[in-house]
Amino acid sequence: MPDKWRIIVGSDDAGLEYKNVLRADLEADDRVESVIDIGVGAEDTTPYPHIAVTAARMVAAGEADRALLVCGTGLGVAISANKVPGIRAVTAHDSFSVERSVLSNNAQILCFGQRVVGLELARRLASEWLGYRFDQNSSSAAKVRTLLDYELGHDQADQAETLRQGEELVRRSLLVAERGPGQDAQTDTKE
Ligand SMILES: O=C[C@H](O)[C@H](O)COP(=O)(O)O
Repeated sequence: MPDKWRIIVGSDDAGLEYKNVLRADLEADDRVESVIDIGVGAEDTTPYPHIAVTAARMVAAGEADRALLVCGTGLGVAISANKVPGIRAVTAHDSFSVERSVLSNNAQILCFGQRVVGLELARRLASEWLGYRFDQNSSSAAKVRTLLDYELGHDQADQAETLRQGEELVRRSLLVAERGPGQDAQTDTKE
């Protein structure tokens, strides 16, 4: 767990103003080690998925601890960032959701909508966000691990085993139907 945060900021043109203000706030914050601005800059109309996926890949690769992304609604950047394996990105415009995004969900990426939330509230939420750290010993940790299991496809192995057991039951029931009750279907495999 880092003492100080390494943070990426990014936005599309619809979030540029907030991104620049938030970047300056983060750079001035003692809890922040470094801020990387991945754009957009002025006159840049790069679509939000490129910015969000770039940021998410950098976080997933360990090049930063967190990312703060801004678009018009905060939705597009979150949807995009969540395409990157291992990333949990949320849109949150209230204090409790920002807190729980870290303490419940261990989300590494927070997204704001410049057309949705006031600038001063966004600044306050970003500051609060820096104060939260996920507790791996909390009751929420197992739920986040379950989320990761789904992402890794572990549930597919469970489904395969369930299907195998179901097929075995059907096979036995067919043998019982064929031979009549009282016959041990297991003996069929030994014959
Ligand atoms: O989620 C998308 C963002 O709000 C983006 O900034 C604006 O996208 P749009 O131009 O497709 O509405």
